[in-house]
Amino acid sequence: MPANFPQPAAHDAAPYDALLLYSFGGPNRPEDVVPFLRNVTAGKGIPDERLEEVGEHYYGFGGKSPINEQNLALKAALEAELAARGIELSVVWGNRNWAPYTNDAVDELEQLGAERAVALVTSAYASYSGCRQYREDLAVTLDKRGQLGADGSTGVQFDKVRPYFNHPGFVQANVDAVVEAYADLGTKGGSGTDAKLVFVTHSIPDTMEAASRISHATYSEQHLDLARVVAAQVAERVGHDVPWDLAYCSRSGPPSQPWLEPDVNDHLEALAADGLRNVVLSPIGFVSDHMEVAYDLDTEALATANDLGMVAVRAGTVGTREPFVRGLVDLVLERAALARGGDVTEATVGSLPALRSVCAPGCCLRRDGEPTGVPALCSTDLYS
Ligand SMILES: CC1=C(CCC(=O)O)c2cc3nc(cc4[nH]c(cc5[nH]c(cc1n2)c(C)c5CCC(=O)O)c(CCC(=O)O)c4C)C(CCC(=O)O)=C3C
Ligand SMILES: [Fe+2]
Repeated sequence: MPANFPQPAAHDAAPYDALLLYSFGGPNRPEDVVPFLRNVTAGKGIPDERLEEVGEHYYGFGGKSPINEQNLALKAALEAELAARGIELSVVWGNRNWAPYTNDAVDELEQLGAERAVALVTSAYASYSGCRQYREDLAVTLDKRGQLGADGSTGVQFDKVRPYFNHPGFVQANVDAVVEAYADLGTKGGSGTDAKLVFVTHSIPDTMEAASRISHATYSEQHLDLARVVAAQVAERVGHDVPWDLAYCSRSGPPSQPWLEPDVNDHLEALAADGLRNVVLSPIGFVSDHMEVAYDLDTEALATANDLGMVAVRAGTVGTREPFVRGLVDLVLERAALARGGDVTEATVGSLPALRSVCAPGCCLRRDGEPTGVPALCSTDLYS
């Protein structure tokens, strides 16, 4: 290679010409609630009572989830960070369960003339719900458009950023949020030195947890590793020990089906029974204050804590915090460097390695050993 061969600049996003911000979606008005819930639960055996109950959570907030506005804010923050770093990359937003749908996003990518896009999902952890389900929806959408070739080639080509729960940017933003929550606890008459830090994430069925073991640490192990690091960094910043636990929220499915426990409300009761009076809740399982956080934590869990006579504060989610957004752009550049075949250092914090951006065969199935019947992009097992 001649010495003057043009090297891609460190800030170069080549080979990508677009970034797909890929999320869950949520209703914008009361009429959207039932169709949205039908989209989410199609064929998943969620009992009707649970659906009615979840519908009420949305109606209680005027039929509108905060998630779409939060994704628009993240899109704007990503655009600003890309522009500030001189990176030319169009950002397109799409959702699995509500407009703009995956198909709308692919339309937009085509209108932009994009040939190769990097996908960033709004879930930091690897499991069926947080990784493979997004990759399947993308494949199914392209298939319906007649754009999924027998060899896995697609019209617009997609790569995915690795699960980023252990990326320094995500960790830093969570640490900052928890430190702020400890300060809040003080202003509410609570005592940080006597408090328990309770990390919270979305529960999943035990079967999905078991299936998440293929090729990497399980969903709960990923959370435990991050929790350990966040608590240690918070302890350094607040200057005292920070004891912590991991609890779960938002379980659904039939009661006979085991999901990850303890539920955050049950856990608060257990802590209160042990005489604990101060709690900081940190929703590390979620990237923004969407309905799971607004209802399951701010409405339900904080009421439980209040009833138990506890002083409880909910830490913020990473949202559009600067270290998080900067970290996401770093991850996009990291993925671009990988795609170019360069030597790449994948930054991580904690004891787990960086998870793969091209998923392994059988990675993150809904249930162990189950044939998917559905192809998934960004993996080496397109048709397994
Ligand atoms: C791991 C995980 C995440 C985090 C990763 C990610 O972000 O993707 C997540 C996020 C979200 N979950 C959300 C909403 C819902 N999730 C449901 C159902 C389910 N979630 C599951 C798991 C997860 N879910 C599972 C295993 C089910 C059972 C059905 C199935 O196996 O798929 C249901 C159906 C009713 C109910 O059962 O609650 C709803 C309405 C919203 C939107 C909130 C808003 O509108 O602001 C968001 C961001
Ligand atoms: Fe969910």
